[in-house]
Amino acid sequence: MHPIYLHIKETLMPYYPAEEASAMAKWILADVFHFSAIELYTGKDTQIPQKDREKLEDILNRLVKYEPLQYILGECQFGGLVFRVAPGVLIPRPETEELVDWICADWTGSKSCRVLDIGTGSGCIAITLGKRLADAAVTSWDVSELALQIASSNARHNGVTVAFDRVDVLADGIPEIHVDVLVSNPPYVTEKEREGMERNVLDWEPEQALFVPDDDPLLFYRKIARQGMFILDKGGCLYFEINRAYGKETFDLLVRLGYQNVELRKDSFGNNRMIKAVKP
Ligand SMILES: C[S@@+](CC[C@H](N)C(=O)[O-])C[C@H]1O[C@@H](n2cnc3c(N)ncnc32)[C@H](O)[C@@H]1O
Repeated sequence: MHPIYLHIKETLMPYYPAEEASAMAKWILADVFHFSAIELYTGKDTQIPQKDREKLEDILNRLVKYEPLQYILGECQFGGLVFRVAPGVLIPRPETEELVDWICADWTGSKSCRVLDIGTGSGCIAITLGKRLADAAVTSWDVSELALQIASSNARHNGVTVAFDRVDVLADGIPEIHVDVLVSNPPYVTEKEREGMERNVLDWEPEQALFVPDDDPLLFYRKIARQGMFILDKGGCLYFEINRAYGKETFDLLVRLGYQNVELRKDSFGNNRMIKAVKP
């Protein structure tokens, strides 16, 4: 292996599991310094210019403080698109791509599709749906002004039109809107789940995007699903990413509120991760 790969991996090993340190080393060399696979694996002792060395040391200094690599690089991939991310906005997760795939499988080919994404963050769900569903009219809400700014810039960079609005979904009097698809990946981590979380999430990602009180883990689901009964047209669908520990509770909630054909799905890691329900 290339000596710089080994240097990165060794620097990160005291802070991250070996597999993650190795993945980050490859990611940095490929994305930042444009190493080809051959350069990486043959270990040809090519020097990198001094300014690149300084850049690499800066990246490593930030990584050992557990800053996520996506924040350091300022971007990440989601659904085949590139999204700008920064502290204050959640880094899109691969599980969420699976939720988007589900929606696309259901709605591709439908004549027109009005979509509302609640808690848009980087805009990853809304923008990917806007890109993949021809003629979709997409609206996105978030309570965070910073998230909305970043999501708007992501929509522009990806050439997708999305109507963004600052809305607190927990407050009374949300704007009137009617859609076919209501999607949300709301905050769902309980306070008691903090203990098992990595420092790069806890120290860097926005609390407002992550946490709900221990005594009300379904706070956002209840509120959004209730509003969904007014927002969704007959036959419209509600899609949620969920906390894997509350699959049954979320399922029961949606049935109780009067939704039909409620379907819980696992993600590719085998965890209950998403749910769909139809407005009767
Ligand atoms: C788990 S993040 C999801 C972000 C993005 N949709 C994704 O999947 O990566 C939850 C988002 O909900 C937003 N949020 C939190 N409380 C909210 C509220 N009361 N009203 C609207 N959005 C809220 C946060 O700012 C955050 O962007």
